[in-house]
Amino acid sequence: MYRHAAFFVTCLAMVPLVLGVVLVEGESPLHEQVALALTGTLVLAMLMLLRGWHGPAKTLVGLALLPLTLALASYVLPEYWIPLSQWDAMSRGLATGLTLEDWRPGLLTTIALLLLAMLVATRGRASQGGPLLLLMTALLLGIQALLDGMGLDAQLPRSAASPWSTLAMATLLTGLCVAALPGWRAHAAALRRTLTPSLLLVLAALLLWHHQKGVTTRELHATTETEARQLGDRLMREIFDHLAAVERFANAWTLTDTPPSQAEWDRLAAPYHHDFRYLLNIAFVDTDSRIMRIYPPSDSNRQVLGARLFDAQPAGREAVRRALVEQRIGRTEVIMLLQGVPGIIHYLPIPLDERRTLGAVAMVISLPMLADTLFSEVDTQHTSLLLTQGERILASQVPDTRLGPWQHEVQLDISGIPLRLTIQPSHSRLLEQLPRLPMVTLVTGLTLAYLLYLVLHGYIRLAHQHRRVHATNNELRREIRTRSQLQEEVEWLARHDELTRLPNRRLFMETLAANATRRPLSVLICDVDHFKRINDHQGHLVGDRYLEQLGRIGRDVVEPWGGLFARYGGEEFVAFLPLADSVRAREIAEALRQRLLDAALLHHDGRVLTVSIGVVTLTHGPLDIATLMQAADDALYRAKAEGRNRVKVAQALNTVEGA
Ligand SMILES: Nc1nc2c(ncn2[C@@H]2O[C@H](COP(=O)(O)OP(=O)(O)OP(=O)(O)O)[C@@H](O)[C@H]2O)c(=O)[nH]1
Repeated sequence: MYRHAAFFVTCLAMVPLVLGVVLVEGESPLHEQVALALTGTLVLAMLMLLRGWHGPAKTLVGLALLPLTLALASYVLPEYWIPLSQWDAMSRGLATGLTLEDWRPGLLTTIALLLLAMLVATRGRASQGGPLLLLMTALLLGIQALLDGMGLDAQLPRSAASPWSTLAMATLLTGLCVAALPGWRAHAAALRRTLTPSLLLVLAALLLWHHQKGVTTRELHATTETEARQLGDRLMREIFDHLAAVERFANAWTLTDTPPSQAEWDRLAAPYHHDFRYLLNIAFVDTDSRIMRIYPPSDSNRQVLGARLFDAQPAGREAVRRALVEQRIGRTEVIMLLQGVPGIIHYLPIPLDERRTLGAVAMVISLPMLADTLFSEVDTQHTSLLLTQGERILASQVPDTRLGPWQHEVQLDISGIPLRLTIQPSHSRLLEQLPRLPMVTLVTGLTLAYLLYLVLHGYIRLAHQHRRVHATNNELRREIRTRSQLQEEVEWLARHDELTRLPNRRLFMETLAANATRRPLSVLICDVDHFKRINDHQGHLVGDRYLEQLGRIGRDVVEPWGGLFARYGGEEFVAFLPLADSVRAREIAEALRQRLLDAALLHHDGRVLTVSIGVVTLTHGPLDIATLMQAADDALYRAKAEGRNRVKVAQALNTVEGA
């Protein structure tokens, strides 16, 4: 059922994919198409998995992983390892004119697609990090949607994605979730403890990435702003140097009182013109404001020779008058020069004395050439430069590349004329300079979170298994203990009597056999007198109690002599007395009989319970247990026959000492 639901949901991802392709076809940038294609590949792989076609599904995931890995590498590898130009060159290998930024999806989209590929490959198994991968992807897609909503397409590096690819990825994610959910139930306990720290690490990585992104972008902005300001300063300095030079040039002519010849003019003006290439020309203007000499003697310059500036250039009239009449430096606004380009003319008077003037030196600055001179020092392939006065563009240099998200404006004051220099670095230049640290932080943080999940999950499962093994071990140990207790009990029961807890006949016989060489060696056989009556009149329980008591008495009497008191069967008891001769054996038997009398265990009629005992002693010779026991039994028989409650010692046999 889950499988069918997952299949259905995954199929739904096709809708935004198709819409994404159809609706923005033609307009959509290549990287959007790449994102859609990769999502489509993963959707297809997932559908195949759900149909059980594992082989083709894995091949598709592998195909998707290749460009994604490359894209991720391009985000995190430092510029000095693989420069952006190298990535662009590799991209051009795929299609002419293709750059990295053209095809690689945004950072968040790339990571989300990689996580989706991992989810599909692992089928979202909890043991392989499925739940965390799923949450990380959802988080990234959420942030992606948020950034897109805020319209931050101009971010460095690009982070925007089309809503269609984001929606398709989200739908595929839902399909994966539905497919994997039932498998996670078995890991519910481990998941709770695993997900929390891993997710915290993911959040920390995201926060740190965001913070570092802000810092590095601000730093890059400040760097390019400083560069712009430095360029502006250089422009101003250049003008300042130019003015100083012009003054020097003008002063040189104060020593003469005749207008310079063309040859003299050319000779002295040439070095200045060489040093300041933006000088359109250096001219000598006579007191009537006519252009008398001009350097360089180009065609366009020659055409203005003889022109009377008062008439030809009304915009500069005031400046010329100032130099020729007031003997003060005159400077025009930015005016349209006679050569048809905007520029500034400096007029420096050449005074003869306080009242008379020889003429004036006119230094004509072409602003486009001045800007070009400066712009030539800047990498114009990657920077857009614009020199304006108010709304008027004086000079511009715009590269044929995508421009970066910001521009810097520097206000220039060129001898009181306010100009504006606008500098806008290209997108690729900014990308080259942009530190990779935030991206590395994000990728490292997410990787660490994933590893933490795997370690914790493995640890918790191991601990769980360890607990189960431990419990089984304990159970096993208990079982072994019980069994060995039972075994001991069985073994004990095999050699003891359960009622009196005395050794039984078997143990007695074994003991006898074990002490076969000891001499003298005595055996007693005791039989309770008229015991049947006890049972008959007082019941078996009383009979049992009496037997127990006799057992205790027998043990008390026999054991101090190193002997063994055992139950032989029924109401018969035996005693083995090593190293006891017949005298000692009789004494012990008498003591036993007497102790029973003293115990005063009564019959129903008030008579005391007694015992008859047969004694046999072997002093030398080999032990024949049957003969020995028979002799003892005979003695017992005699004791019974002679009236009970007595001790009888066996007759002397060959090997048995008689009484
Ligand atoms: N209560 C109880 N009675 C037992 C046990 N073992 C044997 N007896 C009884 O002991 C009695 C033995 O009786 P008999 O062999 O006739 O001998 P007796 O009554 O002692 O008489 P004499 O031996 O001839 O003095 C029987 O009634 C058995 O049932 C036991 O473990 N508990």
